Amino acid sequence: MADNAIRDINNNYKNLGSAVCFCLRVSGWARARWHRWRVRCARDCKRSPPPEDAQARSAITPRGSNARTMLNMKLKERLALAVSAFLILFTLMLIVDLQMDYGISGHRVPLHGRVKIGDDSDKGHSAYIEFRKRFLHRSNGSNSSREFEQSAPSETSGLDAEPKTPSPPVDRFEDLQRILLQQLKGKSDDNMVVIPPHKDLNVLRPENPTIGEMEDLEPSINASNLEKFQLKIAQHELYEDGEKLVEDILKDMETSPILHVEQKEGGTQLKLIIDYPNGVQALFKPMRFARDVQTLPNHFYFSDYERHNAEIAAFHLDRILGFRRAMPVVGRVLNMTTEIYDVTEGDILKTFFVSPANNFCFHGKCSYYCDTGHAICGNPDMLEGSFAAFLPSSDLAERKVWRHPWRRSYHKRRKAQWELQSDYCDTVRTTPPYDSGRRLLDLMDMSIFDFLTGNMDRHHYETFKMFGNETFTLHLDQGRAFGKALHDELSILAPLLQCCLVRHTTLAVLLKYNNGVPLSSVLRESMRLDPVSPILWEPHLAALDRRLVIVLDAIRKCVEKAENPLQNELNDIV
Ligand SMILES: Nc1ncnc2c1ncn2[C@@H]1O[C@H](COP(=O)(O)OP(=O)(O)OP(=O)(O)O)[C@@H](O)[C@H]1O
Ligand SMILES: [Mn+2]
Repeated sequence: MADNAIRDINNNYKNLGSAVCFCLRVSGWARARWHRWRVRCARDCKRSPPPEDAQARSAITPRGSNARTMLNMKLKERLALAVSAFLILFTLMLIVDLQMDYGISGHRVPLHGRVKIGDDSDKGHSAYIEFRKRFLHRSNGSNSSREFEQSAPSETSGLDAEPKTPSPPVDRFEDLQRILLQQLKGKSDDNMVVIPPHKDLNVLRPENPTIGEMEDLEPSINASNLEKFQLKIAQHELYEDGEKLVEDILKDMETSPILHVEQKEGGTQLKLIIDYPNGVQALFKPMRFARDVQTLPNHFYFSDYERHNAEIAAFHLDRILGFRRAMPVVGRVLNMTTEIYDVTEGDILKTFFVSPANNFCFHGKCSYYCDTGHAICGNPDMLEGSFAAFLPSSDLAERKVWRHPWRRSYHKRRKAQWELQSDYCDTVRTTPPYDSGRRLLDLMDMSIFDFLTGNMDRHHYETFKMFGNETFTLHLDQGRAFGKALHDELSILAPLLQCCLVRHTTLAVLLKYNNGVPLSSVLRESMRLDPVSPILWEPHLAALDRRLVIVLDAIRKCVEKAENPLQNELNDIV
């Protein structure tokens, strides 16, 4: 997916490349003209015949000769030279601009400014700015993550962190609970922030056909569990609450023999397609390092490694939040010799080697981290990874890829539009398919989901074409989630904070975990039976409970703003 992002960046450079080529061609043309002129001039130039000792003198006084040459040039040639010089200079300025963001080609962005969402001059219109200020102000004092930060070593600290029973919630968000209660009684229907169930297509589901029904297909007698699962994928969710096939698929991917392995084309980091008997397939992401290794401090979201355990944890989280928009994922340990090397072929085989520590390694071929220095190594030849159940093939159910409106810039110095424009949501919510139906609410869910997991890598999202626009957004690719347990990346919540919109049902689930059995405990329990459990480093689980409160706080802020816009405008100004 990041491929597209990187392709966008590459395109910028390609455009620049063509500009440079154009300049070079123009200056090449001017040079050719210049050369032809010199030849002609040497032959029959009447206006200023060269003196006999011209050659000798030109070596001694090049400046004088140049000046004379310039005088001798026709107006057309001089013009051509000037134009090519200008084009070269302009190209150089463009290069500097792209590299340094001096602002010639677009917005002027401070070179080393702090990341700021929305313009400050737009006071009173952006819940985001205000919330962020408040949040930062408070976190200076007693943010629980700070204590962790001090007590936890920066990179690795083993998996010895004990599960902690979180203290009962300080804030039960009774104001938000009241809104939900009112809506269940048919009141508070016109709430600007919380969308009641009877206005939510994900709840109403006037139609909810499955892929099997749309394609008029029934699973055959000896169909695999995955095939049955795929035919049951519906317009509004991947699988029903309590669907037994999910457990069956997880078991199959964990225990079935691996028949064949090949590297998946596309994508930035190495992934393998695993073939099991009966046509079942899975997408494999390898383990690169221990659970408690955090995103390197100097790595951007787009150069972070993918984490196999993030894929597993995100599937469980998506399920317990009631979204059911992520394919089932399970962990498994492979024997690299018999379950990868022996059952693959092609170029990937040439990338296998034995490391100095006598571990079996390979790096495959891809655009990021596929070299000896970033190889994937077994221990000594056992390799852990995540196995995601394969989506239906495009023959059965084609997918549409959408550019995420709140996509990041994927550039180390540039900002995206949503980071510069505080009323960005007004633009999005008036643009199809975000102007009606469920889509914008789905992006709000995704923003909450990604904020909880710390996933900043949401550049595109996908839907099933056959269901049109009124269908759920798939939660695909969580490889870059769970990278920083001690940091809460508020900008991931920008969609929610800029639109101030949330489903009643989503808010209800968040409140349930805030006021009842904590999210961390439910997730830990859900992941307990995975073959490579424990899946998450404890501080990541603690982060979920902490971030949940931040989301609820953000929703509260939105409600307050919507209920009392005038008062809030005054507060902003004071
Ligand atoms: N479970 C799956 N089954 C089939 N195809 C999948 C599955 N998950 C993802 N894909 C497809 O594979 C592509 C790459 O997957 P994914 O985004 O997880 O890998 P990635 O290496 O993180 O990609 P990128 O680096 O481009 O973000 C996706 O665009 C998606 O279309
Ligand atoms: Mn990715």
